[in-house]
Amino acid sequence: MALAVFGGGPPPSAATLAALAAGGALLLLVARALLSFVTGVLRHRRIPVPAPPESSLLLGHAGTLLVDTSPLKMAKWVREYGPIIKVRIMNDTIVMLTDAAAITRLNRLPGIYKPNLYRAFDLPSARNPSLFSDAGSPYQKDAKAECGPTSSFATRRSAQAVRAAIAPCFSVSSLKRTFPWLQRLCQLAVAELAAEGPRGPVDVSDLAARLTSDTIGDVLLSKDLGAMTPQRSGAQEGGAGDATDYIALVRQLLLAVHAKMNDPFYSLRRLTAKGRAHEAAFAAWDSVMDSIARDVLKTTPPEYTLAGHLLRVVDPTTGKPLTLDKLKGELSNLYIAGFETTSHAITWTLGLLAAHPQQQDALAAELARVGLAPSDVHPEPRPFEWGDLSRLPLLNATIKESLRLFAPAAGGSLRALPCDTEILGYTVPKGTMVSQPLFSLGRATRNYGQDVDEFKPERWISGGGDDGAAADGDKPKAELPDPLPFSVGPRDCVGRALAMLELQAVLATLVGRFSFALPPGVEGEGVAVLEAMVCYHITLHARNGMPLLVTPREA
Ligand code: HEM
Repeated sequence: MALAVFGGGPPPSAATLAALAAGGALLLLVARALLSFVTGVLRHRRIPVPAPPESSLLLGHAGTLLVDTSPLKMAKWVREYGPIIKVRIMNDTIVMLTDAAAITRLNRLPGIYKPNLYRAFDLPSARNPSLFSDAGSPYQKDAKAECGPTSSFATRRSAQAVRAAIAPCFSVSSLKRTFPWLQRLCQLAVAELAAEGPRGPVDVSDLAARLTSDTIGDVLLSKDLGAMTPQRSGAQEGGAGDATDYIALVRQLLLAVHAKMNDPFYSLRRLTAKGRAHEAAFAAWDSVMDSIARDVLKTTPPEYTLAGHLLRVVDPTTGKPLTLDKLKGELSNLYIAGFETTSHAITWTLGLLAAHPQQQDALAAELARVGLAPSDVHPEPRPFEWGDLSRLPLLNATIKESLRLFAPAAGGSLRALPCDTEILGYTVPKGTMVSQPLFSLGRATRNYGQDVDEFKPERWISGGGDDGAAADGDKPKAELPDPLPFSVGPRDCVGRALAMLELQAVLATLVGRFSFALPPGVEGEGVAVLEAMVCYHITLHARNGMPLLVTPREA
């Protein structure tokens, strides 16, 4: 054979043959990459949806989208090009949808599924997808009927089993069980801020992260992770570890997940120092979760906790309890999803109130009326009670407005289409990824009017009756679409009720006791001050924390 190829000369050495084989394989790889790039670009061109200009032929829109301020850029595109646009990252097209009604319809479509990109969240050792990354949809059978039989509908029912199992943890009765713990954490936060005294700015993002981490510690494991009381941390009690370390590790991890999900050269970058740091973040978190999962299997947390519910799940694909790897993946996602976004929501809201003293005064007045802020009648504010949840319309409007302006899950949901689908008058082909960037949705003038970039909680409070004009906005309240910070549909945020409870309790307690102000030297005013801090790595956070001046309120 070798003679036939090389003519009459001596047979080639093994090294030459190996080099030829390697060269051939490389050529094949390059040809495949080129082919998938060309088909990707052609597919992109055929999708009949408006597109902003690409920054390069090779990368498409990647150059613009992969920077950590991308939500701001995306919001501008949405204003310019409308509620449905397409972008390209090399050979992948993503359709961006920011119309709340269209998103609501789409996320409930039979067979709509989560694309593979979510697997970037999975731990290296947790080989099975978790609730967060599993493509499964409860409507898969219907989708087969609608789109015709297709092999792409792997029936992944374990996500549904996990979701159904943990959902009761967010019911009213379960939240009432957690509530005294949350009240205690709020009081610890008050004591901590009061003890700070007039020593200059306090980073409220750090406080918010520790408080929400200790809340999910209770809901997940019934453990005090000790971030609000480091001297009694779980690590010292032989418990789940030190939550302040977890918070730092999760920050590194989300940077890595962001890169894995968005950077087309992630695999190559593993060879660089930055890439190695990302891989190290995955490995470090994996090892933390491994010991927590083993601890859960050994000690069996109470039935009412998320971990307790997970232990009782029977995986429908195996008929057995979740494996250690799967348990690890679920615990990891529930911990991260359970504290990260909520802590950013608290932080952005305090920042917005600091940048808007008038709105902060109005909120403090509402809190004072019910005894949650000092007044002549109640010089010493009382703790936040369960009954307050329905008593504070301005607080609820403030939270809604903050989640609209600074959606913590700024990139929103990603879904893939099971069939060719009509969206806002365009036929988008089967398999296309549809992203729902929630930051852009909240900032679209089409949705919220010309004052969209202003912080106006009162826009959510009608002038008279529910269909009346928004108190001070340029669009009637009845026309304002829901900002969807928790997404929508069967794979929306399962922990929404817990997040809302934390936001209400923490913000009412802190704003009732303290006034918050921007520190001297901060330039600009209003929402723009906070936009300058935007940093997006999977979640939207303030780049260098949120240092605010904190002063105790007086009657
Ligand atoms: C302000 C706080 C929060 C925000 C803005 C938020 C937002 C979201 C969004 C937008 C999604 C959908 C993601 C997607 O479709 O790709 C989601 C999913 C999820 N969230 Fe939250 N979340 C918050 C708090 C929480 C809390 C407290 C938990 C409690 C554990 C939680 C657990 C989850 C889980 C497990 C999922 C995946 C659900 C599934 O795939 O079926 N989240 N969240």
